[in-house]
Amino acid sequence: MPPPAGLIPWPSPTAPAPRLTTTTRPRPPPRVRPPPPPPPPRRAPPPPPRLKPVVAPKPAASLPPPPVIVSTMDPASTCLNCTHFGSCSGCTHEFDLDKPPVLQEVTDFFSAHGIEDFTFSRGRLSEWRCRAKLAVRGTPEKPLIGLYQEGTHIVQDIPECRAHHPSINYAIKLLKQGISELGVQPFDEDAGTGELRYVQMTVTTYNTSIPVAQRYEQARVQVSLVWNSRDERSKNSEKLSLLQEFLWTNGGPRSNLHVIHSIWANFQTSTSNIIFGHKWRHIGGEADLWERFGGVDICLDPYSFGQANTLSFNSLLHKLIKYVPRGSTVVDLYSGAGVIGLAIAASRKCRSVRCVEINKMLKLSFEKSASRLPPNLGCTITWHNTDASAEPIHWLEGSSVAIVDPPRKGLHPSVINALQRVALSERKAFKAKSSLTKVKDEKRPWILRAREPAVHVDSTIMEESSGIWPETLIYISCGWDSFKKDCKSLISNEAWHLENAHAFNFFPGTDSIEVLAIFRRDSGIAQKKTKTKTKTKAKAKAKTKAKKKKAKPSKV
Ligand SMILES: C[S@@+](CC[C@H](N)C(=O)[O-])C[C@H]1O[C@@H](n2cnc3c(N)ncnc32)[C@H](O)[C@@H]1O
Repeated sequence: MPPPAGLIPWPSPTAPAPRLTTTTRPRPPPRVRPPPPPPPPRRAPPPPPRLKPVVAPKPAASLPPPPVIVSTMDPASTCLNCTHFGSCSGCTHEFDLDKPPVLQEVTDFFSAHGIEDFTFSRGRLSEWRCRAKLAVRGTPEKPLIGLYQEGTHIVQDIPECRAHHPSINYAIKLLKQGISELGVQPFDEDAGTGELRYVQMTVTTYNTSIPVAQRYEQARVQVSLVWNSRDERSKNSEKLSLLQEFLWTNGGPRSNLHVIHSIWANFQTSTSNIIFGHKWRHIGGEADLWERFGGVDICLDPYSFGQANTLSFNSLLHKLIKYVPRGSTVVDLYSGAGVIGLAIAASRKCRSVRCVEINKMLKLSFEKSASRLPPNLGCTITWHNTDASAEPIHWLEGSSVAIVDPPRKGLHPSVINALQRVALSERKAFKAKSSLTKVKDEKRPWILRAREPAVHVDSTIMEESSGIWPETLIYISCGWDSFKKDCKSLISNEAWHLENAHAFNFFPGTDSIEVLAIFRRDSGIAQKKTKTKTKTKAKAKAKTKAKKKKAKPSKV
């Protein structure tokens, strides 16, 4: 999923390797904050400040108290109709949001490749963004919360953004009010000073107490405040505590409008343009954020990769599952917290699913989601924390279906190479070579460990997997240019055949598109069958020829 345009400093979902090698694991703090420390004895050093407000602020009098957030958007309109267009870098076009400019090229591309069933899902055109990372700048009196203006580090304030879910816009309003009332200092990039650097807003529509039809409209927001300090013991953390209290008082369950699902703090002091630091603390509301994807309950921590357009992602998942043959053994490369793998496992179509993901912080999310899978699925599901590009052949072996959902830059050359070679006749030789991979040359111990699953669910005994190689390749792409390149490599030498393709309007207002492409290769059996068929056909032809010859006496 691409980051919001203009926000260059967002770390890519592919967290850089050095950050992953740290030994710090996210330890969600207790859901209930500890009681305040007992008063210190006389002359004892003062205790470090805690994330506990000294005085709980009163509900803000000036906030309008709407019982529900009412959308002003016309769902049939294909126009952006946004006052920020032109200054905000989030959207690149204003009209025909149902047809991103790149769509024509995508359609032509698949048509040229003989795809007859190509479809495009336009999805919801406004209020679709359920995850936003926004910079906080300006002054306490006039905070600016939004995206950078194109090519600059000037933050464009975007109240009432047309792409944001309305609950995000409401939470931003609340946050601004808190900043002003409490005198929170927005971050100053040049000086490295200030308190609040960024905010991440993640929507959850998971609310089983209301009818399904109302869940999207009445969604709540997990607010992650990126605080400019080392941790909760730093001297400005009292302000953070007050801001948390403000948000909870005015947006929590006892407020007029319960929009805030939870509040997290992330501590970041780096001068680099990486948004998040390593330390995360849950400081209010529910610790776990759940969402339903592909009919499965998925737990997403604030540091998990998360899809921005949850409605369109669900449409893609439903389509994807249809392409997984019954009885498959699946490998889900670039799996994130395992959303796709878990949804496929729950479809009862597979015997096994292996998820492979480089970001070790996502393990906890996977574990929590896996714990909610229905019992007796007859499927073994494992999650492996490793670099998919390091030994791709190991992951392809034993899988009849390979799913790849790489970051925007596309597949690693080693993954393409392995997929090509698996599909060609040299795979036997390749297999022999791969099993001889020199373990002792590997400098990254976590790569080796990953062969053993980090998480293993279900007790189904895995069948002997050797000799099974992917015959179906499901490619999910958020980068059109890299997809075209990868597609060309995969179908060269007829290693793979492109059979189906669908596109989804994941980012209306931008020129990005999400693609679901299905490639197949002829299995050995299929190849044999084809060969036998050809032989039989040739024999039949020869027979007919001979008969004709007999029937038609040749001229003397
Ligand atoms: C586009 S996201 C897809 C995540 C997941 N399929 C989902 O929908 O939630 C790409 C994922 O690939 C992971 N990733 C990036 N490079 C990787 C690598 N070399 N090996 C394994 N995973 C990688 C990222 O951390 C990220 O979670």
